[in-house]
Amino acid sequence: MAVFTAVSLDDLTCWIEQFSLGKAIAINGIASGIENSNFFITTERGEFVLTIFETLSFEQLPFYLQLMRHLAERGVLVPAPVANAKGELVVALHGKPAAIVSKLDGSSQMNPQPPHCAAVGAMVANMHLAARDFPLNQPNLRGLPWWQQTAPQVLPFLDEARAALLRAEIDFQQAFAAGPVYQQLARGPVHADLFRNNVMFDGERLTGFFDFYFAGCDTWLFDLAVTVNDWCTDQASGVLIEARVHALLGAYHAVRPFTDAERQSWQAMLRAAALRFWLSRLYDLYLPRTAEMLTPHDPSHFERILRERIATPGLPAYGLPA
Ligand SMILES: Nc1ncnc2c1ncn2[C@@H]1O[C@H](COP(=O)(O)OP(=O)(O)O)[C@@H](O)[C@H]1O
Ligand SMILES: N[C@@H](CCOP(=O)(O)O)C(=O)O
Repeated sequence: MAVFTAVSLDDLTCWIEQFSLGKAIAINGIASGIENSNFFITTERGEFVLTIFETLSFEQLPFYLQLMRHLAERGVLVPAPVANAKGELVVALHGKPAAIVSKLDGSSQMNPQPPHCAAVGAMVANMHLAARDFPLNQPNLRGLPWWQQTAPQVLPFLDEARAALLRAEIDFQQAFAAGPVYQQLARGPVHADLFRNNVMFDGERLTGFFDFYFAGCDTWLFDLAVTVNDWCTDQASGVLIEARVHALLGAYHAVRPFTDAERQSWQAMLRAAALRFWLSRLYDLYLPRTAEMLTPHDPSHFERILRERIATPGLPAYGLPA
């Protein structure tokens, strides 16, 4: 993660007294990630992750932290939030909201094979089902309204070919979201950013999903499309890797079968998921925030994926299981 807000061991020493975690021993900024300021912290009680939220407000944060708690209580492998002595999960640090969660074991699998994809597909299905009775409601803040609001801000930076693609895809997605099939899609709390770097593995054993700070209520299919676009894509060409897609979707389907509306929507949703990250990467590149240790993500990767998903309509091999 980039570090936008610096925290010293001295800062941490006072602040951490409100948690039952013992004395602070060490704090190290985490360089990967782009949204929040993250630190590995060591206390007398073990290792944890401290996040300072750079854009999310105190009002928005209970959704994410309570969702993680809700999922953890139902057996989904996610970090457990740590409450302070008053039972609060979100506490101010340097004037910004901050939270501590447990540190997951394992490491990211950046070259996943079908067994990793299958483990992810099954855990996503379990997560969707486990979140059905989650009582809080917050929209996906990177959904269609955000795309409509953000596209005009990045359009001036794009050449004509890219600008035309962006305009056309926003129009396509508006029509898709307004159509009758879209309205039939199952919805609920979704992770919405389940990239390889947000999942931990120990060998082929999945040890957890983390980074829920783009979560929100949206279609389950959108969550899967985001996941497939990252886990199952050849990084050089943007083409989907059939064996990975089948493993991921097959494992999801075995836990929670797909509906006809979802089969009909799959290609449009892969496009929606590609658009969402093309747009956010364009925004972060052209309208960056000040940060230490920030490495912007390459927008052209998702432009390539979007063009590829548009050009490869409904290949049965890439579709959802029957
Ligand atoms: N609960 C956790 N357990 C273990 N490592 C974590 C945890 N949360 C974050 N990390 C580490 O911190 C890095 C950045 O976190 P991430 O949430 O992706 O940042 P950002 O919110 O900026 O995208 C991850 O790649 C991972 O290595
Ligand atoms: N996954 C997104 C950006 C969010 O970064 P993350 O480190 O929180 O996953 C992207 O790749 O653009």
